[in-house]
Amino acid sequence: MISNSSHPVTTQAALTAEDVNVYYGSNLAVRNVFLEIPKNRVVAFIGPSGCGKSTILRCFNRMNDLIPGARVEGKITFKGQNLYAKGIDPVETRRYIGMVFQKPNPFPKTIYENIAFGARINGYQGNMDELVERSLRGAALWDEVKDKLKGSGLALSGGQQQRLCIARAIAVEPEVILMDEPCSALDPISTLRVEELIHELKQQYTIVIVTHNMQQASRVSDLTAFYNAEATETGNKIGYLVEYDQTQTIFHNPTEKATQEYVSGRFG
Ligand SMILES: Nc1ncnc2c1ncn2[C@@H]1O[C@H](COP(=O)(O)OP(=O)(O)OP(=O)(O)O)[C@@H](O)[C@H]1O
Repeated sequence: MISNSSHPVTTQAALTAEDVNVYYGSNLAVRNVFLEIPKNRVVAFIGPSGCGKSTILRCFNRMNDLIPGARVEGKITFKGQNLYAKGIDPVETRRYIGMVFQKPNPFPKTIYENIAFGARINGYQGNMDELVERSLRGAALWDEVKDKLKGSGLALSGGQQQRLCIARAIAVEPEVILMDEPCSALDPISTLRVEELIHELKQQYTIVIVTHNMQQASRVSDLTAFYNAEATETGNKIGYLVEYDQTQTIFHNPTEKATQEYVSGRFG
C-alpha cells in the first residue's frame, strides 16, 4: 500500500522503501521515507532542489554505495527481497534495476558496442545483432542509426545519445529503470520523444523518474511523490516525503498545502 495516500494501489510492488534515512557522512539528507513503487507503473519524484529525490532514487539500485560516506538506513526491497541484505551483490542488483542519468553518457565506443558491451559482460549467449536491433528499436532509435551502427555513440545528437543510453539500459533486460532527470539536457522535441518512449516502456518495465518539469511529471507518470526539505537548527536541510498519490490527485487535489503550492508554482 502507498504510504501517505488515501488511494492504495493494489498492484504488485516492484520496489518498497520502509523508513529509509540516508546520510552523507554525519549529515542526514533524507528522513523516514515510506514508499511503494508498483510494477509496470511510472512514478515521478518531484520537489525543490536538495530535497533528496536523487538520493532516494539511488537507494533503489545501490548507487549510493559508490558515494564515499553515504549510508542508507531502513529497508529497501525489490520484489520482496531486501536489497541491502548480506550477500546481495550491488552490481547484480543494477542489472535488474538499471539507471539513466541526467547527462547522456554513452561509452566512447560504436553505437553497436554501446549495446553489446554490457550484454557481453553479463555473459549474454544469444544473437548479439538481434539484441542490438531489439534494444535500439525498444528505445525508438533503430531507424535513425541502423545504417551507422559502427559509428561512434558520441557522434549522435544529445537526444539520440539519451535514447542510446536507454537502449543500453534495456539491453540487459532489467525489470526497473531509474531515470534521474533524463530530459534536462535535451531540447523540447527530444524530450517529447523520450516521454513517448517512457509511455511505451512501461508495458514492460517499472520506471521511476526524477523531474523538475511539472508538465513532464503530469504527462508521463501514474503516481507522483512530492518531496520537500526542512531546515535544521544547524542550517542543514533534511528532505522528506510530503505526499505520494496518483498523479492526477497530486496535481489537482493534493492533501497537503505544500504540495498544492509547489505544483502550482508558488515555491521551489
Ligand atoms: N555526493 C554527495 N555528497 C554529500 N552530500 C550530498 C551528495 N549528494 C547529495 N547530497 C546532499 O543530499 C541532499 C539531497 O540531495 P539530492 O541531490 O538527493 O537532492 P535532489 O532533490 O535530487 O536535488 P536536485 O533537484 O537539485 O537534483 C542535499 O543536501 C545534497 O547536498
